[in-house]
Amino acid sequence: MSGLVMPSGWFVGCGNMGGAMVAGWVKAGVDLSALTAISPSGRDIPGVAVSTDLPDGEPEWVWLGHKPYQVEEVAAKVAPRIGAHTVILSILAGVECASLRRLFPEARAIVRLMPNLPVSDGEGVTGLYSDDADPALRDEISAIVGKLGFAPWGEHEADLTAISTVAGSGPAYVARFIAAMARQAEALGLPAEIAQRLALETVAGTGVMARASGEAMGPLATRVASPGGSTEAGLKVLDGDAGMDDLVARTVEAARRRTEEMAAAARD
Ligand SMILES: NC(=O)C1=CN([C@@H]2O[C@H](COP(=O)(O)OP(=O)(O)OC[C@H]3O[C@@H](n4cnc5c(N)ncnc54)[C@H](O)[C@@H]3O)[C@@H](O)[C@H]2O)C=CC1
Ligand SMILES: O=C(O)[C@@H]1CCC=N1
Repeated sequence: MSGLVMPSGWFVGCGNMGGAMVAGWVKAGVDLSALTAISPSGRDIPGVAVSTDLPDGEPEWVWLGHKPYQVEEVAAKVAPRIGAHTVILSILAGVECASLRRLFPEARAIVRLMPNLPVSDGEGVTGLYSDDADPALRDEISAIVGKLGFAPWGEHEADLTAISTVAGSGPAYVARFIAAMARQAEALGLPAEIAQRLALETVAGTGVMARASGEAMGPLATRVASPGGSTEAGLKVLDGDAGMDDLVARTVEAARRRTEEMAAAARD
């Protein structure tokens, strides 16, 4: 055990993302004995008690991990059960503090989190933001969420959109990049299994190396690309018109627009 104890409460909607957070806490040795996952299916979630209904008693922390469009329906059930000591911690993409405050007027504080899936292995990124959490509560949340990886507090709520569209969505983008690399390795004649493994290990190894050294990405790429060599020829394509920067900019902008639409839907 890490000695860290999760405050008593509920994780309402504990699917892909909530389940990944629970898995990360279990691996980190956080005591989850006071947490209950509320799941309509009642399906087992390793490491945490599961209930199909809200348990008795007033929760200290309520995590919202269902889909953003379900927030009104969930709030109608949850809000009457919380008290002035209850903290709402929402991972719902786009749904703003003001919308959550409207739905949970009694809550002690409203905290937004934007995690990503590698939290399941303590290797995640979780953006944090609150208008009204006091310093002691922020420290408590940082300690618990910090067990899942890098967990910076945003200064402005808009920072969460940046974190969501880059880091929250990021594992999906990186998965596409790895798959594309693997397809090309296969096209050049390698067996599929080897092609997939080498693409994955290349991305994972580059991340591990860069994190350990702290080296910036420009110099790192330069160390790979011998002048006049094959990598340089490849980088000219990635760095050219409609190359990597343009593709990533259009990808992130599409995610940002959709986040804004989800925010607007929850404001109504
Ligand atoms: N999947 C990801 O990588 C990320 C997801 N998020 C956010 O996490 C939230 C959940 O996304 P996922 O886990 O991917 O979806 P999911 O569909 O895997 O999980 C949602 C869970 O909510 C449960 N649920 C549905 N209706 C419910 C209700 N009325 N009461 C209680 N539980 C209910 C479902 O049974 C399911 O287990 C979303 O709001 C999303 O914006 C945020 C960052 C990353
Ligand atoms: O796709 C979504 O809406 C959420 C936000 C970041 C990752 N998944």
